[in-house]
Amino acid sequence: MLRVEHLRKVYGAGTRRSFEAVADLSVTVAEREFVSIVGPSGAGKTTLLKCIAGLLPQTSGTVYLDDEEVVGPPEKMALVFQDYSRSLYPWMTVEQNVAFPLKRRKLGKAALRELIQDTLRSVGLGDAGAKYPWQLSGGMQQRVAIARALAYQPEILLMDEPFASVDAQTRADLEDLVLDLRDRYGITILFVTHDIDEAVYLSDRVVVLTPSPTRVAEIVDIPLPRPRDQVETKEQPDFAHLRAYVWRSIKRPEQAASTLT
Ligand SMILES: Nc1ncnc2c1ncn2[C@@H]1O[C@H](COP(=O)(O)OP(=O)(O)OP(=O)(O)O)[C@@H](O)[C@H]1O
Repeated sequence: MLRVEHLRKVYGAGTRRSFEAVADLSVTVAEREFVSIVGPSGAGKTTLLKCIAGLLPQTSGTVYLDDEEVVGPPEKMALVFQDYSRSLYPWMTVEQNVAFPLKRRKLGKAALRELIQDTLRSVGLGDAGAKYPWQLSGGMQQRVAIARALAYQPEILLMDEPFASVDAQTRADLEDLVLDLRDRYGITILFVTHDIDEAVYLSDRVVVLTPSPTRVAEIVDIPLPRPRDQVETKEQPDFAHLRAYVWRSIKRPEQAASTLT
């Protein structure tokens, strides 16, 4: 379980140019839960995710992963960012990219090969291991980034706008891929997105953030049945209702509360 308690982040704290990005934010994510974070542009979503990932020191507050305080990038956590072109190493093949974070794991050669092959197959790239990232489409490169995170066998996956740079069809395919992988590997996912439809479609709960300095405006339960389907789920009146509710909660938080029945 992930617990964020009273997290506050001030950039340049103690200087004249200090800027409070995260005010006082607490949230928990249960094991195997899919939680999305949405909020106005510039609210502080990426800042929050980086603090949770142990990549950026918070000013105050604490992050716990399975009751252990996060003070640097935890072993049990993997990350996928929006910019796959910068997160993959162009001089390495797909296989080498996926293998890179596993170096410290000290797996035998055969076990490593098998893990890489299995993971690439699970994202539909079983034949692409010898290719270089620049020989692949954007959607395929993002699949490699997902495979690399999965091969690491994380308990929790943090994803920051992972599908923002791909076309709509590829995005839908990748959303379904992530849902499928979550079920198969039993991973907990914390997912930052600008896209309200995406947040509602994927999540068990959606955390709506206020404008900067951010805090939690509201947490919305998404009780839509699973497995979800891009057409059937989005056709349901409950889906439309929830997406409108989350939209209002971001734009006009004071009006949202009166519309959820
Ligand atoms: N290194 C930094 N130094 C100072 N201020 C920063 C720094 N990084 C981000 N900020 C500021 O903190 C605020 C939150 O930024 P952040 O990128 O976390 O927001 P976001 O919600 O992820 O944005 P977006 O919706 O545009 O992706 C913004 O006002 C931003 O300008």
